[in-house]
Amino acid sequence: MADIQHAIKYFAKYLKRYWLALSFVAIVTIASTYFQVKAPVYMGKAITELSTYLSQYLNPQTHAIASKTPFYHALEAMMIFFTLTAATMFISSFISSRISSEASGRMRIGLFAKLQRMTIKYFDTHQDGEILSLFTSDLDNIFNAMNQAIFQLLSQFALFVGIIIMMFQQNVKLAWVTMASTPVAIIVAWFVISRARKYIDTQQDETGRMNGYINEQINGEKIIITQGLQQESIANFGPYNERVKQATFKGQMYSGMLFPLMQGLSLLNLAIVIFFGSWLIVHDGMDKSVGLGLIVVFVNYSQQYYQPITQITSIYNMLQLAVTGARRLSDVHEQAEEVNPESGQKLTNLKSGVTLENIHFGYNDDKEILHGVSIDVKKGEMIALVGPTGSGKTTVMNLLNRFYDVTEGSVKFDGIDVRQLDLKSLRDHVGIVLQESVLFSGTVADNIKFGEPNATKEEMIDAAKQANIHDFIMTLPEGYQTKVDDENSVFSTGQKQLLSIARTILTNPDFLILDEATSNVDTVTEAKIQAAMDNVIAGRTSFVIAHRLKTILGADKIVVLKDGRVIEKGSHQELVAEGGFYSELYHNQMVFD
Ligand SMILES: Nc1ncnc2c1ncn2[C@@H]1O[C@H](COP(=O)(O)OP(=O)(O)OP(=O)(O)O)[C@@H](O)[C@H]1O
Repeated sequence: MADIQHAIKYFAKYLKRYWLALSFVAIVTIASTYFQVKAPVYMGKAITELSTYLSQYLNPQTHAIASKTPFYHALEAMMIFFTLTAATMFISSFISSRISSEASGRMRIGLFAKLQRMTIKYFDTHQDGEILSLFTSDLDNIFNAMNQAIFQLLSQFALFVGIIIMMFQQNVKLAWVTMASTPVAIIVAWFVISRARKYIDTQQDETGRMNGYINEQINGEKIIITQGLQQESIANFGPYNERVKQATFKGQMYSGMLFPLMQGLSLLNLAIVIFFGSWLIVHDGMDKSVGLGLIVVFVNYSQQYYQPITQITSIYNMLQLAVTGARRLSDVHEQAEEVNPESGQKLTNLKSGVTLENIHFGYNDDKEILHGVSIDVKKGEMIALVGPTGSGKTTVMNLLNRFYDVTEGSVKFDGIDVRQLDLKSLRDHVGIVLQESVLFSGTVADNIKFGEPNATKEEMIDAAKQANIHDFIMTLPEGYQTKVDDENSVFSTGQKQLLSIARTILTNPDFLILDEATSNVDTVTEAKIQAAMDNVIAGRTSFVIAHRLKTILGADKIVVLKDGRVIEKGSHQELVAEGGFYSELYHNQMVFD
């Protein structure tokens, strides 16, 4: 029920601007239904007139007055009504397709824009595939429902009511006969559809599990190959595939049963209607011509009568998928957004520095990660943050750029709390080089100029040179115009980071955060990264998360973090002389290096 409320609110939000067009569709649909249910009346009339004409024509006494004109009139009216039915159906289907593609386009933009306003927490707690499926399966389901199901629901319901009214207008007894089998039809349709739905749900679940397995195996392909586990991987895939196959077969079997079953019931109904109609002519003293016409009318109605029942039950599934999709999308729209203070202070240039004052923070309420961390970064200084894995280094970085808000304490730029700073001006002055560098689809040049699209070619090349990646780019067949994306990259991990450093250099940030990624690269690239980092750091206030201690020997201050607490602070020499945790860490690393 809550799902339906969410879905209604969501649809109302996006469809209300089309109320005029939607009202027009409703009116045209009702008109179309009227033409559709009225046409058989003229068909019956044509038969009655034809029958009257034939009996007059074949009777010598009335032969002279026999006229085909009334028959032709009825035929004309029937053709007009059929044509009007087709024309109005086309108009309403055209307009509703237009509305649904416009509305789903707006929904797509709304969702994309919402994601851009979302907090990092949302992306940290949701998988890429899950987010992507909002755009693919959920929006597709909503579009299908708007395009077909909602229009169908309206037109089929109107048709159902229209046929019943017309049948009672034409002949009450035959109307009751035609409708007598309705409960059987509804029960049969409902039974078949609910069985089909059950297996279609199972099929979706099983497909989800199978995809999860495929995803995991593809991600772990290198390990599978190195361990020679390909056969085991195939063998384990078998049961997943088998379950999908079984559920697909059963789902398709039941949904495939619906139409033949309803067709059978409709034919049975037809036979009953014809039988009872002829009984009325013989036993109820009905005029033969009128009776024949009436039988034709009811043959038509009884054929049409089952159509809404079949259609409405079969689109139920489509509607349910759309309701679930709308609920999932409205959940996304209800998620918290990044809080940008109204008339927040603008950061112009960093004047004194950045401070972290007694920071407490946890990603969840039940677990605190940082317990009172204080760090002072003076303008122009390079501060290095070191510590064992899981000690909270990345977490500190997340707070510096206001990806998350602290629970207690404050992060200040020039003495101003980041929560009072205009977010854009904060981010404009902070440059980040992440451990994992991302390439966007486009050329190498597009990637370097990503944060500064108006930079000149010279500025771009200068940034690439400072980042030690220019020479490599020049070896590519199309140089800076080489096409890349994250999947199809000509760059190694280390080179990607160099490119990312070039991108940051070009934005010329006041304050730099570097999450060092030297752990997985060869020594030549490591040296290049080191030189590039030295270039980007020069003359800037910077904060480096270091994994390799030899990269931070020249830091103005090294802060050692352990279990979310600062345990040591000082220059390299001071810390080594202290003989504490850092000193031990340093000597251990030197042994391995
Ligand atoms: N998005 C998150 N949600 C919940 N907990 C998180 C999240 N990110 C990190 N943590 C937890 O916070 C703690 C500190 O993690 P953090 O990534 O800051 O450590 P780190 O010092 O950067 O580690 P590493 O050197 O391995 O990168 C860890 O216990 C981790 O499990």
